Amino acid sequence: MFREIGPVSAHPQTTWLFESMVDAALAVDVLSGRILAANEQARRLLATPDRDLVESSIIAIFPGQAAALTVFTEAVLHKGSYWTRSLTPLGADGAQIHVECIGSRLLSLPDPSILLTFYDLEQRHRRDLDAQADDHVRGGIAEWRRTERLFQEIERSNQLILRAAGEGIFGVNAEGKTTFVNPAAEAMLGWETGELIGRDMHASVHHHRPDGSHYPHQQCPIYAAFRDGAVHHVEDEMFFRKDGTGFWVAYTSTPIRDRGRLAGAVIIFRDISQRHEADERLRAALAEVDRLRERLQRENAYLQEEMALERNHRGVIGRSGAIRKILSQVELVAKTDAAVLVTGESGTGKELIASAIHEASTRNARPLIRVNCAAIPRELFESEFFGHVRGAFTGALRDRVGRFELADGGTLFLDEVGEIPLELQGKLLRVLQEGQFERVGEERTRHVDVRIIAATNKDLRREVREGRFREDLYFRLDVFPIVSVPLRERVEDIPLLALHFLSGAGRKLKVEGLTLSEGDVQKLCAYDWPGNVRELQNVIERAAILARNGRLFIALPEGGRSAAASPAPVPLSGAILTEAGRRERDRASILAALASAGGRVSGPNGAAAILGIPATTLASRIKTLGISARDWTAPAPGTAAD
Ligand SMILES: Nc1ncnc2c1ncn2[C@@H]1O[C@H](COP(=O)(O)OP(=O)(O)OP(=O)(O)O)[C@@H](O)[C@H]1O
Repeated sequence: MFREIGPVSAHPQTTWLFESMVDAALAVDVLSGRILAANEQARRLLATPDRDLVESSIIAIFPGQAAALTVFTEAVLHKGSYWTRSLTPLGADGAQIHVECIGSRLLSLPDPSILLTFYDLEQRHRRDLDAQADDHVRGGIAEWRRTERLFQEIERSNQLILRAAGEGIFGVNAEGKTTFVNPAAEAMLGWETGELIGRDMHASVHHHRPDGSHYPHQQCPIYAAFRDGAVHHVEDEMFFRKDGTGFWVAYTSTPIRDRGRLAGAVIIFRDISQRHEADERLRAALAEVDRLRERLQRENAYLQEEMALERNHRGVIGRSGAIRKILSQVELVAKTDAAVLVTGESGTGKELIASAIHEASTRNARPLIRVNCAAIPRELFESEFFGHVRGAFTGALRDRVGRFELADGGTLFLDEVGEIPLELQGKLLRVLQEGQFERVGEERTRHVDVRIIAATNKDLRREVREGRFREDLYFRLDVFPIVSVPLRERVEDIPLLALHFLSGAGRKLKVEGLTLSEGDVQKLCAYDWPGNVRELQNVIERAAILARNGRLFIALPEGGRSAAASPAPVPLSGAILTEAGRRERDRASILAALASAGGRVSGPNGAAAILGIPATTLASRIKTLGISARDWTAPAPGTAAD
């Protein structure tokens, strides 16, 4: 088959038909393999400048495919027509062409011959794609137009509402593109309607979350409305204006259906920035209230604790080392009947200590009688202490019971004991030694069982040395000495004392809810207090009187503590001290301690104990600072600073 062939002419009647075929076609003589005719399409598809199709061999078009071509031709002759995609002719550009090759037997010719038609598969594929694209474009535009019409209808029929609504309203189609925007939305978003129409709504106004993280549109509840068909209501998200600033919104995204198909959504939103801010403020206020409540609870617990402490300490407030020491001394001595001598500056709590001892003693069911020795006229001392009978002296119109008798079974507190006239001190000594006395103007000796607590702000040793106080009486009284510590040496007690005085002031003034702020406490602690606790009490009482809405008005006396309040000021404020200043302060403090301890350095009531340092340390400081006994006072024999 396909032997060499000579030239033939095309059949003249079929030429026009053959030429006007859409696909490339060749007429081939099967026996010679000669191409008898080729139409215009075939020439375009297969001819090359140096290859004339007609009269050339078909094998030249299918190089290397002779066997396949023979099989195919046999099939065409046998079946009348046949097709294959396995033959790939050589195209005009020299490349193999993917074609569908259809063969049909040509009965009109004398020799067995076939018509080969080639469908260019690649071209067909391109046409398919174009056709699909055309369909898509035609359908898409129609779809878009319908959706557009739908949203235009919504916009038109609701024009009045859209214009009047305070809420922002806009529509999006199923691709998330904005379809209409009402004036309120324009105003809130800062975008013109024209700028938004057709733009991706999410990317324009909803691109970030309030925390600044990117908001992918797959997660956007607005778009979810036309994906799941549900109404989405969101309370606390942000929309962004054209200038990039964000504002809090609450919005509802409602899906729009067109003939059952989800066509988009209408979004109605409100600017809730103000509400959000108010909520935030409320939240912050509530958190503050919680914080304050917790603090109050803590303070209350603290106050309860302090009040318990106060009860245990029988009215002596404080947790400083000095107060703790005093309280342990009180507990210790209260169990005995020993005479106690309380020394210390005025207003440092000497009477309080006396009353604490009495309260803690077994005598507490009997009275604590106080005698202020400084307030009794000299001539009335005896009568005041021991009583008198009617007519004992001018003006003694009836019998009078003396303080010793009143205190029988209880405690007699001799305040300002250093003021007792020398001539009476012997009689006092007698009653202390023997428990016996006589009323003025009476012979009868009376017996009493009285515990004596004396107090003084004088240096009794000096009084003794200078002959103003009997030494034997002094030793009688000073069985158990307690030193009351000035306020300046126990700054840490100031907050508790202030609270204590404040609650007292509140009760007195019948005012409730007076509170001490942290700032008040800091102010009070920073002040350079003198020794007298009454000054603190006065400041607090004044502050309570001037208080407004429970807030105190703390007015501290100007110029710090008065120089008269203490012989040896010890600065406690946090001021910067020079080295010289520090030495001066140390010196003053040691002198004060020595004065208060009557020159004793060591021992429980010695200056070292008052200062809270070892006696050896104090001794070495005294030496370094060149302090001599003369600097604070002339020392009593045997008790001088060592
Ligand atoms: N540790 C304390 N706790 C509670 N209140 C105190 C304390 N120290 C002093 N005060 C108060 O200070 C005021 C003076 O105290 P007190 O009268 O006891 O001092 P004093 O040394 O006896 O004074 P004076 O030498 O003037 O007689 C009182 O109101 C007292 O309650």
